[in-house]
Amino acid sequence: MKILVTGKHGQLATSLAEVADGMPHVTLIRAGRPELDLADPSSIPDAIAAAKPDVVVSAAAYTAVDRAEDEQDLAYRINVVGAAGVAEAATQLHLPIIHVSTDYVFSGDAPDPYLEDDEAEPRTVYGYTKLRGEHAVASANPKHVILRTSWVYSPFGTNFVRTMLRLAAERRTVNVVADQWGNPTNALDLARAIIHVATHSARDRPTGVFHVTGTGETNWAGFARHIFQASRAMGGPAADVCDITSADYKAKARRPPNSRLSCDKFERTFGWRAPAWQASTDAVVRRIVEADYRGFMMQASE
Ligand SMILES: NC(=O)C1=CN([C@@H]2O[C@H](COP(=O)(O)OP(=O)(O)OC[C@H]3O[C@@H](n4cnc5c(N)ncnc54)[C@H](OP(=O)(O)O)[C@@H]3O)[C@@H](O)[C@H]2O)C=CC1
Ligand SMILES: Cc1cn([C@H]2C[C@H](O)[C@@H](COP(=O)(O)OP(=O)(O)O[C@H]3O[C@@H](C)C(=O)[C@@H](O)[C@H]3O)O2)c(=O)[nH]c1=O
Ligand SMILES: [Mg+2]
Repeated sequence: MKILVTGKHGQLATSLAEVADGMPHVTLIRAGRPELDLADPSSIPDAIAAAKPDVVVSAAAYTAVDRAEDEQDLAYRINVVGAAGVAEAATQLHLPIIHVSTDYVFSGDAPDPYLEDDEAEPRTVYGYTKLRGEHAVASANPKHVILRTSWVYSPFGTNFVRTMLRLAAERRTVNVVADQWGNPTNALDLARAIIHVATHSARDRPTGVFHVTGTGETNWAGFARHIFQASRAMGGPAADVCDITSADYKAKARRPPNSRLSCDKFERTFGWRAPAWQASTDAVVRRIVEADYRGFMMQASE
């Protein structure tokens, strides 16, 4: 099975490459800039056709949530027009598409974990463009699986876990919002879920929208505390967490207070569930500490 993923160095593209590397029956091809540029849809069809994949995973996106508020046109071109271009190119080649979307399509004002059919009401440019991207992908390609995920972290790229460890190496206390709740998701777990879907028998592969995240919930402050607890136990950097509110943090884009996604439909349909978020966080913290904070580990053992 040959899987093409859009994007080269993103968290998810990198995680897919690592997971596929350990699977003899799966070959992963990363297609990204300059050959495939979502901001230049004319580049998309040839880049996909040249790889001759069996399935297309649409992972590349404009993901800078605050910056998107000032770069609406670019976010729209990448997350809507670009995503549509990938889905259309796949359709032309009779290929199914697995498209990745976000919890930020919801307002976060509902009290319970969101179900796939709950009304999406994005409050940010990023969330709005991702929702329009979902619609564009679904109408361009009947063989679509749209996977909404959330709070993605990994040993790679820019993410909350790496940011927290960097801050802890510089200071004693970190202020973190405690009024946004969600499901942290290890990109390596998400990569395993995507390959599970991709390798599902093509004849009866379900279509539609599904939620797939790490198992269990927390808020960002609780997530930070867990990261530091794990890191401290490994001799890595740790800080005290001071709970703050979203209003104190003063971000440009308003995040959903409730980002929690129910993954029951995905589990029922595909028979797959992610590990508990705490165990996955520990595994990722260990990799980051061993790769980037060896000095800390040595100081701790002196
Ligand atoms: N990060 C998160 O917390 C969450 C992410 N998601 C969704 O998951 C998917 C993967 O996210 P993640 O891996 O974390 O994102 P990253 O920000 O780590 O990576 C973004 C990827 O998109 C690629 N990209 C951006 N612009 C273009 C462009 N014009 N043409 C081609 N490729 C482009 C980047 O390319 P390059 O390799 O060249 O840098 C990179 O590979 C996205 O669709 C995102 O919306 C959903 C929920 C949470
Ligand atoms: C760095 C930092 C962040 N925060 C807050 C800001 C924010 O509310 C929360 C998480 O910070 P981030 O910058 O990771 O947030 P953000 O970029 O909004 O993360 C989102 O990215 C997109 C792509 C998604 O699709 C979402 O699922 C979600 O993961 O923590 C603090 O309170 N203190 C800090 O020191
Ligand atoms: Mg392989």
